[in-house]
Amino acid sequence: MALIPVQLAGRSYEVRVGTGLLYDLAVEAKPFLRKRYACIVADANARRSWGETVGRSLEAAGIAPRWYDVAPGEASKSWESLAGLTDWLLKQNVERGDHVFALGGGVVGDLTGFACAILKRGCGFVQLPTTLLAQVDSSVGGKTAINTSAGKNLVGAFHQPSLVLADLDTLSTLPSREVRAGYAEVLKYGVLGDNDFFEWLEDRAYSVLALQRQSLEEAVARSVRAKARIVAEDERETSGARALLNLGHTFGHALEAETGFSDKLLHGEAVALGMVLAARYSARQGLMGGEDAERVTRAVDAAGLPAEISALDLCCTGAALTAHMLHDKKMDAGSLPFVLLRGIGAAYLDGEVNLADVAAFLDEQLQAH
Ligand SMILES: NC(=O)c1ccc[n+]([C@@H]2O[C@H](COP(=O)([O-])OP(=O)(O)OC[C@H]3O[C@@H](n4cnc5c(N)ncnc54)[C@H](O)[C@@H]3O)[C@@H](O)[C@H]2O)c1
Ligand SMILES: O=C(O)C(=O)C[C@@H](O)[C@H](O)[C@H](O)COP(=O)(O)O
Ligand SMILES: [Zn+2]
Repeated sequence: MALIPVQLAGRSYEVRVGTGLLYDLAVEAKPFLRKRYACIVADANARRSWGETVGRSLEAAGIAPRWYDVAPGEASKSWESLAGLTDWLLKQNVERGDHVFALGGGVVGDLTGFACAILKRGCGFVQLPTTLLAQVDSSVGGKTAINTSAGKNLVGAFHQPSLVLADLDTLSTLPSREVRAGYAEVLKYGVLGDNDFFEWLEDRAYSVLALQRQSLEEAVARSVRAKARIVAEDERETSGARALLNLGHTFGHALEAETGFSDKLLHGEAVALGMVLAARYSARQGLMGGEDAERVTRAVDAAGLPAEISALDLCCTGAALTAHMLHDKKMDAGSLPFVLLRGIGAAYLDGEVNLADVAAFLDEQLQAH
């Protein structure tokens, strides 16, 4: 098992990456189980596969699980779901010193984390991520949010979990499309700041995607270490360091908005395509060689992730996509900094990008191939 600390003044916590963690939940999370019952907010699919394991562990320790099911899918990151969940948590008499458990992917983690940030002005929560994406990214770092009609993650809070248990066993029931989507955020850590990790992934994409135990554990642990380091340096995204985790997301969130936050394009798929676009735009600006952009494209394509925007059959213009970007949380005094690349492993935040030029680039990409 890998034990990875997220070091934050007064609020440090541990991310445990390994197997059998849900089986031993009552032991692993003992300090956060102080009542005879525990509230578990669960993605309905995650509960179907892993609810019994969780329930048995708690019951054996004399703790009754109280379940709240969340409908699978991005639509659950909504005001309606937030209202339903907070009402339910209040009915369970959750106190500030209690911990709520979030079992599922990024949707349940983001929703539950936000509910816990505002419940009685803040109660504790523990992340039990059951998707690859949630294990390598969303369960760590304390960004919580819901979507609004204006766009992605626009209402939320920074609220750190007290513990993250990334049980690799849970990935055995995850559909392969979701494994690939999670892999996009793994690849992101290599592209943004770690050329060695990128090369390691070029060699091992197949075994990670096949969930081969050793490669999987190494990929998850290296990803979490990368994220923990950045979050410790810039928890609230104020210095520019954390903004690098947004690589591919300015394009990706616009694509998610354009496809209606639907199954047509999962978050990880949008990020994969967004990374390709960021790499190609960087090459077009002369920031890095075209061959590096090609390597990013090949790594995305080899993982079975979308690498061509033209293949999405979007009926929109580049300007329509850049219009979505005006809601990006990185907007600063009317301009939008972009995460661009000076090479693989060398991302930086560029405040000089011209949105009209990005729109023209996107028009080229929409028509290419
Ligand atoms: N807070 C952050 O830092 C952060 C980081 C990255 C992504 N996100 C957010 O995370 C969300 C995407 O998360 P996701 O990719 O985990 O999607 P998700 O939560 O929608 O889960 C993906 C699918 O897998 C199913 N599922 C979950 N666990 C399962 C299991 N073990 N077995 C079988 N099925 C299972 C779910 O029902 C769902 O259909 C997006 O909303 C994104 O914005 C947040
Ligand atoms: O943790 C971060 O910081 C990230 O940017 C991680 C991203 O993968 C994640 O999708 C995040 O929610 C996007 O951040 P946002 O601030 O653009 O909503
Ligand atoms: Zn993301």
